[in-house]
Amino acid sequence: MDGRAVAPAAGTVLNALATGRGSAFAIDLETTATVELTTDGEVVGTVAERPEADTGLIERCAELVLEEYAEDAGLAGPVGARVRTDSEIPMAAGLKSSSAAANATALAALDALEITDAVDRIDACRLGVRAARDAGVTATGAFDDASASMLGGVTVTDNASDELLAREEVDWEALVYTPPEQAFSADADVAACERVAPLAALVEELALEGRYGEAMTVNGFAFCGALEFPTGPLLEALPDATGVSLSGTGPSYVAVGDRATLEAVRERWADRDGTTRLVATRTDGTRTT
Ligand SMILES: Nc1ncnc2c1ncn2[C@@H]1O[C@H](COP(=O)(O)OP(=O)(O)O)[C@@H](O)[C@H]1O
Ligand SMILES: O=C(O)C1=C[C@@H](OP(=O)(O)O)[C@@H](O)[C@H](O)C1
Repeated sequence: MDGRAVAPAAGTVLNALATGRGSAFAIDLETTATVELTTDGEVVGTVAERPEADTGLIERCAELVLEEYAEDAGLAGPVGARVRTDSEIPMAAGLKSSSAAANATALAALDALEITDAVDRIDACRLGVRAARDAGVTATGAFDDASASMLGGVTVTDNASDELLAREEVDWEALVYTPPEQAFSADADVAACERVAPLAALVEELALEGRYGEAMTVNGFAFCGALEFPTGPLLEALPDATGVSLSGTGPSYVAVGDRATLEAVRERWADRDGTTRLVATRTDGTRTT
């Protein structure tokens, strides 16, 4: 019994590290997970082409799915799994590779159990968030990023209660700049982020009014300040981009707007070390394949 699912990456509107409330939108870069059930009771993960990658998150995620649902699916005796991810999302770059890996694994495991339709996608998403907390790869649980990747569109969430406050389908183009470094969320300076809480509260207000572009830009300046990332990429996108921000805890930046504007920004960002990609936003989220 094999299962397979694909989950998209996401960009940030509001980083949740200041107040616990966050907002993100799905973009068209993907992680695929395959889950093969076994009878040895062991869960073993691998990440394609990244033998050094930490497999704790996807293993915990598959374990939680089996603990929660294997019996309901009619499986008795020890059940194990071989989990494999294959990803085009750079890891620890602020583009939510962890949320995509957890969502794809959760849905692939449910697919292997043949019970995808019996479980709400938002519950599968919460299970991935639990796995992320257990694996220690997150500061707040990152339900904002996970919900955007699971449901598609832009979501606003309370990560303290894993509650979805708003979801809307947006149809933007997004430009993503990823410098060559990595920044693991678990290592982010949460205390520094908490100092910009008044600005994060303003970003939340703007996002809940549907003013996502302005929300992103305020978020960008606030969190570049708190996390000491350069504001140059933000300024190079302004004033023409609809919104531009540091994505997550960095080091990537994401701008949204019309294609002509983003192509001009792309030329400016191309002078920097790293990669720039023009991608579509996604409204469909995680799906089995
Ligand atoms: N394709 C993947 N397969 C398995 N685990 C992954 C994958 N991508 C990310 N992860 C997990 O997520 C961690 C990175 O999470 P994080 O620092 O939050 O970065 P990001 O912003 O990309 O989500 C990795 O150390 C690993 O545990
Ligand atoms: O670990 C977390 O709780 C979070 C990490 C950040 O994202 P990245 O994982 O992309 O850095 C942030 O934007 C998000 O709101 C919450």
